[in-house]
Formats: sequence, structure tokens, C-alpha cells
Amino acid sequence: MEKTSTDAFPFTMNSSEKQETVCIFGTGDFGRSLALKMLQCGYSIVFGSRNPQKSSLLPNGAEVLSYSEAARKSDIIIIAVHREHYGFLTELTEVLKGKTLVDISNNLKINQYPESNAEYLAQLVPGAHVVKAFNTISAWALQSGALDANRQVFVCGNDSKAKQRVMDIVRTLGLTPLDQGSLMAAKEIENYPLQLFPMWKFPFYLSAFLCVFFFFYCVIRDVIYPYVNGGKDSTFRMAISIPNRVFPIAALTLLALVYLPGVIAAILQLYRGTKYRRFPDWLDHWMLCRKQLGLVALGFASLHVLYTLVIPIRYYVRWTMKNRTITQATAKREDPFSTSTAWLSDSYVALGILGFFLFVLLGITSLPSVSNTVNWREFRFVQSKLGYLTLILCTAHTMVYGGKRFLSPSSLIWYLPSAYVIALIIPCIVLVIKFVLVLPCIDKTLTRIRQGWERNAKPTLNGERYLKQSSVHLDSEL
Ligand SMILES: Cc1cc2nc3c(=O)[nH]c(=O)nc-3n(C[C@H](O)[C@H](O)[C@H](O)COP(=O)(O)OP(=O)(O)OC[C@H]3O[C@@H](n4cnc5c(N)ncnc54)[C@H](O)[C@@H]3O)c2cc1C
Ligand SMILES: NC(=O)C1=CN([C@@H]2O[C@H](COP(=O)(O)OP(=O)(O)OC[C@H]3O[C@@H](n4cnc5c(N)ncnc54)[C@H](OP(=O)(O)O)[C@@H]3O)[C@@H](O)[C@H]2O)C=CC1
Ligand code: HEM
Ligand SMILES: [Fe+3]
Repeated sequence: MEKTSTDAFPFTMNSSEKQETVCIFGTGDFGRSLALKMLQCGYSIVFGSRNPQKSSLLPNGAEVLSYSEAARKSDIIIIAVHREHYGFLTELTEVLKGKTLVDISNNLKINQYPESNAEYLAQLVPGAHVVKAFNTISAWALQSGALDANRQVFVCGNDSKAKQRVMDIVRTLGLTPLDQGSLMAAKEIENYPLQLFPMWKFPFYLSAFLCVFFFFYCVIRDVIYPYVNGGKDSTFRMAISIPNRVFPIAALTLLALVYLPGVIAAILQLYRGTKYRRFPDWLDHWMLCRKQLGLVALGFASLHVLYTLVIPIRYYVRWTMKNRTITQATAKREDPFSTSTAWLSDSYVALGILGFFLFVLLGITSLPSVSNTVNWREFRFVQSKLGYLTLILCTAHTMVYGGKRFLSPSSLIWYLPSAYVIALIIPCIVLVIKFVLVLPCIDKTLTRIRQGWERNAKPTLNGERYLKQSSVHLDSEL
């Protein structure tokens, strides 16, 4: 279908509305940036200011009046003033009656006040329609146009017409309005810009713990043990060898922890015989940050691949190979070619490559621009089915890497097994339980539960089942 020029923009104002006048209270950073952007988009702007004569640096074309005069010029007023300075608005109650006030304010810390700034504004000026918007956009981004970070503008308000008008303005500015409902949502919207990677905390802390634990574990086995038992200085291993153990082990462990909650969820649902009971908080939170866990795991796996690529150029590897060649030459001995070793080493590398390929595919599908193009079944197929295949390949890669040394007593050092053996524990548990869950007899019951069947549902007169009156309590058993 031929795209006409008007379709090029998601939303354009027709010429009569072009001159819509919008009033902005406050000639500070945000007021000025927003005014500039709105003037560029065809609005006419009138500022309300404490000192109209003194206001400088204002965009050309914007009028500056006192607050009360400016309020008379438009029925939509954007309050670009800090909440602490809202007091003067009570004197304007009459002139603001029936008008739309847009609260854009943020606070310095989460839940700084008992009520949201928008609800506070609504209390100060009860006759006006308060709409929350723009607080997630920075003045700088508005001015510089660098809106890549976040184009989303969360909007909420009790009056749907007023909210719609604000959303139209948001669209005209090339931003994406997200209706969050009534003014009760304002508190969450105000807390949003103050959060710092809320879903990344657990994955980051867990990764840090895994790296530190396995680093020291490998130092004990690879540096301290040879030193204590032979005075050998292997500290150089801390540069590449040990990180190239820690990173892949962290990747494999985190990958397994991405799929463990789904397995626990399934066991819980089977045990309870229903899906209508909430998961315990720790499991809910764990499930909600699987994406972050998976992406951190992919990061570690990528590091491992990079470290592995440099193995052949390392001085220590080249010295060892040269030395081994000279030793054989002087001893006139040639190590026989071992097909099984060749098989083992090529297979584990091949498994690693395939596992990493799928790992990257999981990462790509989690990009919003990609996940928005697939439906939920396709998304689940990649994330769940191919996700498990990734876990199987990476686990197999690690097992075959161990090869003949795997679980052999000779690889114990001070009774400590090789680090990769420990890394295999969680993935193997997940895969074994998953294998049991997909057995037809169990899978059939689980599927029925997930389709709404309940083990203890009481039958009713007309034979229909209705849900057990299990109130949705938090299940504190676990
Ligand atoms: C690189 C990488 C990127 C990733 N990106 C994403 C991503 O973008 N988005 C994402 O979600 N995951 C992402 N993941 C994590 C993981 O791939 C998905 O969460 C995947 O869907 C998990 O599949 P699963 O079979 O373990 O569990 P699921 O398929 O999620 O769940 C198993 C069953 O448990 C039940 N269940 C699941 N969640 C709940 C719940 N909250 N309440 C009640 N029942 C529930 C369902 O009935 C479901 O059938 C990523 C992982 C990696 C490695
Ligand atoms: N800066 C940003 O990037 C963002 C800011 N916000 C929100 O926008 C609002 C304005 O922020 P910003 O523009 O940065 O703040 P500024 O301090 O730069 O400007 C605030 C303006 O409020 C007016 N004002 C009215 N009464 C008072 C008073 N008693 N004391 C001080 N100023 C008063 C002043 O305008 P005048 O002198 O003309 O009266 C002043 O310029 C805040 O609520 C902020 O949380 C939201 C998102 C991003
Ligand atoms: C291109 C992909 C990959 C290649 C070429 C590769 C190659 C290798 C190599 C050569 C080793 C031995 C390293 C050494 O001896 O110093 C190794 C070990 C290992 N790899 Fe990979 N790998 C790949 C992907 C992965 C992925 C995706 C994972 C897991 C998510 C993984 C997990 C491991 C683990 C746990 C070890 C054992 C580390 C140890 O204890 O020494 N690998 N890999
Ligand atoms: Fe809770």
C-alpha cells in the first residue's frame, strides 16, 4: 500500500490544531527544553513565571507572562516546577478550575512522600484534571534529541479526556505514550526513574559470588597446590587460564539457573495440583529476572570464547608445545596418534561451538525489536525449547572436555574435584528433572494443570468444575 506523506508520522495534528496553545509553568531546564521541542512541533507556548521580565534563555516565539495571566491563555498547563514549590498554585485555584494540569515532577528518592506528587497537586487544586506524564524523559534528552534511551512516556490520570489530550501531545513530540491508568499509578511512575536496574541486582550479585568462589577455588588447585607441592610458580595462570575456567563455569551455572525456576514451578504445580496458587515471592522474583540471568550468562560465555581463541598464541602454550617436541626429538620417541583423544577434543569443541551459537540466538530473540516480531509460541519455542537444547549442548561440552579425567580420583587435588565437575552439578540436576517432567504420564498431568484442571476442584450440580475457593494467599509453606 502506497504510504502517503501523512502516514509517515504516527500522528500529526491537522492545521487548525497546529496553533494549539500550551502553557508551561516554570522557565527552568525542563520547561525550556519542553517548550523548544513543542514549538518545533508546531505548538504555541506561553510561559508562566515568577519574573516574566527577568526570564532569559527562553526559546524564540514563546511568550512569558505571570502565572495567572499565562494560565488564562490555555486550558492545558504543564507544571515544570519542583513539588516543593507547588504552594503558589493554591492562589490560582479559580483560574485553574476545569483545566488540565500536567505533573512532570520527580523526587530525589523512592517513596519520598506519602502520596505521589500528582495526587498532591490534585489535592492542592481540586477543580483541575491532573495528568502525570513526561517525568521519565530528561530535559537533556528532549533538547538534544538523543531519545534513544527511553522514548516511553508513562501517562496516568483520572479524567480520560484530559489524559487523551496529553497522550496526543506526547505522540506529536515523537514519543511513545503508555497509559498506566488512574492517578493511583503516579507513585509507581514517579519511582520508575529512581530505580537502578532493579531486575539486574540478583543476577549481578550471584555472578559476582560465582566468580569470586570459583576464582579462589581454581587458585587453590592451580597455583597454591603446585607451589606447596613442588615450589612451582604458576601465578601466571591467574591472567588467562583461571579466568578461562571461571567464566565458562559461571556461564554454565547461570544458564542452568535460568531453567531451574521453571522446573521448580512445574514441580510446585504438580504437587499442589493447581496453577491457581501464587508462587512464593523468591520464585516469582527469580522467574522475573531470568532474562537478566540469561544475558549475563551469555556475557560470560562470550568472554570464554574470546579467551579460548587466544590459547594458541599464549607464550606458555607455545613453550609447552615446543618443549614437548624437543623432548620427543631428543628421546627419539613419537607419541602415537590417539583417535579417541582426537575425537574427544574435537567433539567437546564442536559441542561448545553449537552451544554458543544457540546461546547467541537466545540473546538475539530477547532484543525487543526481535521479540516484538514473534508471537508468544515462537518466543517460547526459542526461549524454552532451544534454551534447553543450549543447556544440553553446553553441559555435554563440559562433560566431554573432562573426557577420561572426568570423575577420576587422579584429578582430585587435596580432595577437591576439578572446578568444572562442580559446575556440572546444577545443569545435570535441571536436565534430569526436566527429563522426568517431559515423560508422557507426567507431562500430560502438568499440561492439564496448566490448562486449568484442578486436582481438588469440587464438582458442581451441572458438572462444571469451579475453582477451589483457594484465596490467592501467598504460599508461606515454602
Ligand atoms: C541469552 C538469554 C536471553 C533470554 N531472554 C529472555 C527474555 O527476553 N525473556 C524471558 O522471559 N526470558 C528470557 N530468557 C530466560 C529463558 O530463556 C526463558 O525464561 C524461558 O522461557 C524459560 O523457559 P522454561 O521452560 O524454563 O520456563 P517457562 O516456559 O517460562 O515456564 C515453564 C512453565 O512454568 C509456568 N510458569 C512460568 N512462569 C510462571 C509464572 N510467573 N507464574 C505461574 N506459572 C509460570 C508456565 O506454566 C510454564 O509453562 C533468556 C535466557 C537466555 C539464556
Ligand atoms: N530537569 C530534568 O531533566 C527533568 C525535570 N523534571 C521535573 O521537572 C520539574 C522542573 O525541573 P527543572 O526544570 O529541572 O527545575 P528548575 O529548577 O530548573 O526550574 C524549576 C522552575 O520552577 C519555577 N519556580 C516556581 N516557583 C519556584 C520557587 N519557589 N523556587 C524555585 N523555582 C520556582 C522557576 O521558574 P520561574 O523562575 O520562571 O518562576 C524555576 O525555573 C521538576 O519537578 C522536575 O522533577 C522531570 C523530568 C526531567
Ligand atoms: C565457540 C564456543 C566454545 C569453544 C570453542 C569452547 C572451547 C573450550 C575449550 C578449548 C575449553 C578448554 C579450555 C582450557 O583447557 O583452557 C573449554 C572449556 C570449558 N567450556 Fe567451552 N567453548 C565454547 C563454548 C562454551 C560455552 C557456551 C560454555 C557454557 C555455557 C562453555 C563451557 C565450558 C566449561 C565449563 C569449560 C571447562 C572450564 C574448566 O573448568 O577448565 N564453553 N571450552
Ligand atoms: Fe509478594
